[in-house]
Amino acid sequence: MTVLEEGQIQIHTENIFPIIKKAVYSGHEVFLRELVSNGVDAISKRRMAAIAGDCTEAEEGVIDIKIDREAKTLTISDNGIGMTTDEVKKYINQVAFSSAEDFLEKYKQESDGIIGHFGLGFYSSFMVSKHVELVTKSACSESKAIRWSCDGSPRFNIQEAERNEAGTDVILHLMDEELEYIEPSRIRTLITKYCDFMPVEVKLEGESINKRNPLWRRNPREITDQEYIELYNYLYPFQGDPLLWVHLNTDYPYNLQGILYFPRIGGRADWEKGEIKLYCNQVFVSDSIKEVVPHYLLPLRGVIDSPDIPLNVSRSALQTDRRVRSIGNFVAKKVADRLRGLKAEQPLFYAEAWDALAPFVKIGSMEDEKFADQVADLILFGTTALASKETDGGTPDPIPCGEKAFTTLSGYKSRLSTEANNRILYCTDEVAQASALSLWTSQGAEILKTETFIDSQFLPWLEARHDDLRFQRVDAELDDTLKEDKPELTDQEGETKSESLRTLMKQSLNNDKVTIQVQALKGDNAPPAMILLPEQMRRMNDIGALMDQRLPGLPEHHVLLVNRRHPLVEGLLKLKSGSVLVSTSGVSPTESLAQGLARHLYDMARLGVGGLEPNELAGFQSRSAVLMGQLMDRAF
Ligand SMILES: Nc1ncnc2c1ncn2[C@@H]1O[C@H](COP(=O)(O)OP(=O)(O)OP(=O)(O)O)[C@@H](O)[C@H]1O
Repeated sequence: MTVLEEGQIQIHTENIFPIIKKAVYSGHEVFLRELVSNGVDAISKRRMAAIAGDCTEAEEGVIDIKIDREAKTLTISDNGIGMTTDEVKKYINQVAFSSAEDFLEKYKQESDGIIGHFGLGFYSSFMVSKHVELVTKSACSESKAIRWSCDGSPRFNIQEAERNEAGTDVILHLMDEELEYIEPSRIRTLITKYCDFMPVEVKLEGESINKRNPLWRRNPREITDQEYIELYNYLYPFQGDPLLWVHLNTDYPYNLQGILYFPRIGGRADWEKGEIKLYCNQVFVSDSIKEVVPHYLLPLRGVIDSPDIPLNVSRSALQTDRRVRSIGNFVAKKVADRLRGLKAEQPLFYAEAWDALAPFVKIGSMEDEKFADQVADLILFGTTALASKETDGGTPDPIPCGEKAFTTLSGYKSRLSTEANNRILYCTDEVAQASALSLWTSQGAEILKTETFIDSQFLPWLEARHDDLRFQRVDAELDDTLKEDKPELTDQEGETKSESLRTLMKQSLNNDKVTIQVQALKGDNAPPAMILLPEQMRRMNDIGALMDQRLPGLPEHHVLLVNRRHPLVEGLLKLKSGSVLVSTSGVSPTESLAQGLARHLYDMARLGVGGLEPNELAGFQSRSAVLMGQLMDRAF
C-alpha cells in the first residue's frame, strides 16, 4: 500500500500517551463513549450535508462495534461523513491532539476532578490501545479511503486503504492490561451505560443494543404515565414506582431537557448522595450531579440532559458557575410549578403525596428565598378540622385525605377567631399531647398536626417570615376559653382550694423546677393533672436535643397543671383537709396518703407525655405499691 504521508503530530509534549494514560482517567472506559459520540456526530454531519446537497445520503445511521479476540482489536465503525486526507490531517493530527493537550493542561490545574471528562475525544482511544488505526472515506468527495495509523508516539502515517462505503472505522489494538474490552459483556454494559439514549443505533456484533429515543426529548403531552414510570424503573431498578415527575424542557437561555422524579421516600431521604443522571446531548456523563440542582432537591432522581453544563471543569468551579446556578434556579422553579399545578388540579392526590413532598418543600423554603416564595401557598399541615366538601370550583380547604385532612396556613387563618390573635395551635404528637389536644378540640379549636424533626426548625422559620404569626403547641399553655371563670371561695383559714392544693403538691413533689398551677378546666373529660411546657422553653429544649442528636425528653423545668374540678382532685383536697398531725411520726397516715396521691397525679401526668424515663420507672413502681398498700389499709 502506498504511504501517502508520514509526519510528526503537532504537539509540544514529547509523548503525551503515557501522561494521559496515568493521569487523566481513573476509569479508562469512557474511551467508548468518546468514540461512539464521534460516530454519532459524523452521522448527523452527513445528514446535514446531504440535506444541503453536499454529499451522498446514507442509509439509516448506525454504529457497529466489532471484537476480534485473536487480533485483540475493537473496531468502532460508523456510516457518517468520513474524512478526506486533508481532513484527517486537520482534525485528527491537529485538532484532536491539540485539544488533548489543552485538556491535560486544564486537568493538571483542577485538583478535585473533572466532572464529565469531555474534551479529550478521539485521543482517549490511546488510554486502552497501544496502536490506533483509523480507516475513513469521505461522503463528500470522490477521494479514496485512507488509513491513518499511530502507535501513541507523536509519529503517524497515512496510507491508501480499502473501504467501499463512506464512513469511518476506528480500530483499537488493545494493550495487554486493557483486554477486558474484548469481552462482549463488558462492551455491552458500556454501551448501555453511556450510549443507551444516543440518537443513533449502536450495534455490538450486529445486534442492536441501545434504546435510543429518550423520553425526555419527546413532547410531554404525548407521553403516558406508564412510559414515565417505565423509564424510572429502567433507570432505577427495584426502587418501586415514582411518586410523581416533572418534565423539563427549555431552549433559552440554555438548552436543557430532562425528567425529574420524586421517589416514594420510605424512611429518610438521602440529602447527600445525589442520584440525578447528567447527560449531554443524550450521551451519559455522570450519575450524580450534586452541583447542578439545589441541595434540597438532591433526593430527586431522573435525568438532566444539557449541552450547556460545562463538563471539563472541576466540581467546585461548576458550583460557582453562573449559568449552572441559573439552571439550578430553573429546575427549582419547574418543581414548584409542577407542585402548584398538582395542588390545583388534583388536590386529593397532592394531599396524599404531601408527606413525601413536605421535606423538599420545607427544607427548600428554608434554604432558598426564591423557592420559598414559589411554594408559599403549597405548604400543607394536617389539621383536626373536618375536611371540606365544597370546592367552589377551586381547591377545597381542608383537603380530605382518607381519615385525615390537610389545610394551608391561609386556610387555617381564615377559620381563626379574632380572639385567637393569629395564634396558631399545633400538636407534634397526638399521643403524648392527647390531653391538651382534646381540651382544645372539645372547645372547638382547630389544631395543626406537625412533624417533629423538620417542623422544629420550620415553624420558627415561618414565624420569622410572617411577624404576625405565633405558633403555640397545644400543651404550652391553656387560655381562658378552656378554664371556668367562676370565682373561688375561701375556707375558714381564708385559703382557696387552689392555694391548699398548690401547697400540697409542692410539698409532695419537693422540686423547685416544677411550677404548679391550679385551674378549674372546662369539660368532663379534662384530666386531673397535666404537664405544660411553655413554648419558648420547650423549643430551646428541642434545639438542644437536635444538636445532641437525641430525642427531646421532658425539660427539667415544666409546669404541672392541676385541675381542681376533677373528682379525683376534689377527693384529694377533702382527704387533705381531714388529715390530723400525729406527733410521734410527724405525719398522719392520711396526710401521707394525700401526699402519695398528689405525687401519683404528677407521675400520671408525666406518663401521659412520655416523660418518665426508663430509670424512673422503678421508683414509680415502688411508690405505686406503697400507695396501693395505704389505700388497702383504709379500705379494711
Ligand atoms: N468517526 C468520525 N468521523 C468523522 N470525523 C471524525 C470522527 N472522529 C473524529 N472526527 C473528526 O475529528 C475531530 C476531532 O475529534 P475529537 O473527538 O478529538 O474532538 P471533538 O469530537 O471535536 O470534540 P470532543 O472533545 O467533544 O470529543 C472531530 O471534530 C471530527 O471532525
